[in-house]
Amino acid sequence: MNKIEIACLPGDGVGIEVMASAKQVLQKAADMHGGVQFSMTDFPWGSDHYIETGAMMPEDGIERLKEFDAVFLGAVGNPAVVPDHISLWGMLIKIRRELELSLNVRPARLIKGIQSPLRSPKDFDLIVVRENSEGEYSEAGGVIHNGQNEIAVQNGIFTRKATERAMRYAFELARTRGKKVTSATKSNGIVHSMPFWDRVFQETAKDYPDIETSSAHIDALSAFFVTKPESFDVIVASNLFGDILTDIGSAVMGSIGIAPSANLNVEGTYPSMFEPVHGSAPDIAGQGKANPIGQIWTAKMMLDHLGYTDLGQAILDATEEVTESGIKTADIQGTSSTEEVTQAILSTLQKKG
Ligand SMILES: NC(=O)c1ccc[n+]([C@@H]2O[C@H](COP(=O)([O-])OP(=O)(O)OC[C@H]3O[C@@H](n4cnc5c(N)ncnc54)[C@H](O)[C@@H]3O)[C@@H](O)[C@H]2O)c1
Ligand SMILES: O=C(O)C[C@@H](O)C(=O)O
Ligand SMILES: [K+]
Ligand SMILES: [Mn+2]
Repeated sequence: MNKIEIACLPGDGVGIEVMASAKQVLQKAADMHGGVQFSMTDFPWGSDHYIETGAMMPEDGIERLKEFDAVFLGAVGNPAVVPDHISLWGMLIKIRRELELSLNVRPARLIKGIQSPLRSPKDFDLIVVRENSEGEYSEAGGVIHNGQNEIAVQNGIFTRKATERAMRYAFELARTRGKKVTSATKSNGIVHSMPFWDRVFQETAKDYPDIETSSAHIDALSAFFVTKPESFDVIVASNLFGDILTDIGSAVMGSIGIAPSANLNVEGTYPSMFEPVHGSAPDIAGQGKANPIGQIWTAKMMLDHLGYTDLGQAILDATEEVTESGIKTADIQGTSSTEEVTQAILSTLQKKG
């Protein structure tokens, strides 16, 4: 029996609800397999922990996470009680930085039974590789002076190492898929970092003559995600551009509640972290309405990473069977609860197993 140690961080809001669903699905997948055991340890870190202790996670939190094979996270944030920059930098971004999760890989594709808001969507299947360690998300800067003299400085940080790392990953990924990489740029307006980004892209592309390349400014690219998502294969983007593009990608699929993501430690030095694209959704938290598919699809990405691709595929197939049958939450035009969707996925898996 192979034992996989998973650290579960439900976090806040709907994160807690969808985590409970995905854990049941993982358990069912292990039962079906017979040769693997997922040992899931819960850490109740997040905004409540902040209220109680003044920190989103304990001081030794990162060290404890390093002991696991993977980290599985729901969502972080409760803006009614903790400012968003405190909660995100105190947990989600802290984990991304300290576990060196330098890439954030976020697929978007048409799912059976889920209606895209596009009138006649073609069969799109794309993956955004989001640089996850620097860029526009930087602590370099500060706020000085007061009142009318107040000044905020926010520096973007773009290193050759991290830029090239994201691009190489995108090229290697494209080799296994549609052999196209699009670079998200804004070199017409952002005058230092983005021409640098373009230069590194052109230089890196030389090592991948078999891959078709293009660059598009982020404004136009955002529009193309809506008007022709089927034209994309792999997109490589800076931290902020990738963040925005992946919400658009999930919207084009039908809901932000279904999109998954993998925060990867490419060197393998620390565990990778898996979390849905969506946040804690305070507007629907506690009502049993949250779509669990983003978290469940994220579990599939985690299983793929751990080498259990057959189990991952079984989970996604069962999920699509359920959406096709019409058992869906309200965000994707259904009337079912989180629990009903979860139970339907579990019984579909059971039938398959
Ligand atoms: N990775 C993360 O942990 C993460 C990601 C995004 C936002 N956040 C945080 O979450 C909080 C809320 O942020 P926001 O409102 O900008 O984004 P959000 O993703 O939480 O919500 C945006 C919209 O999508 C809906 N939605 C999200 N997840 C859903 C699901 N599973 N099922 C159905 N509908 C869903 C919400 O109801 C809301 O209308 C903030 O504190 C923010 O900082 C965290
Ligand atoms: O990275 C962020 O800004 C947090 C959240 O919006 C995300 O996409 O994970
Ligand atoms: K999340
Ligand atoms: Mn986001």
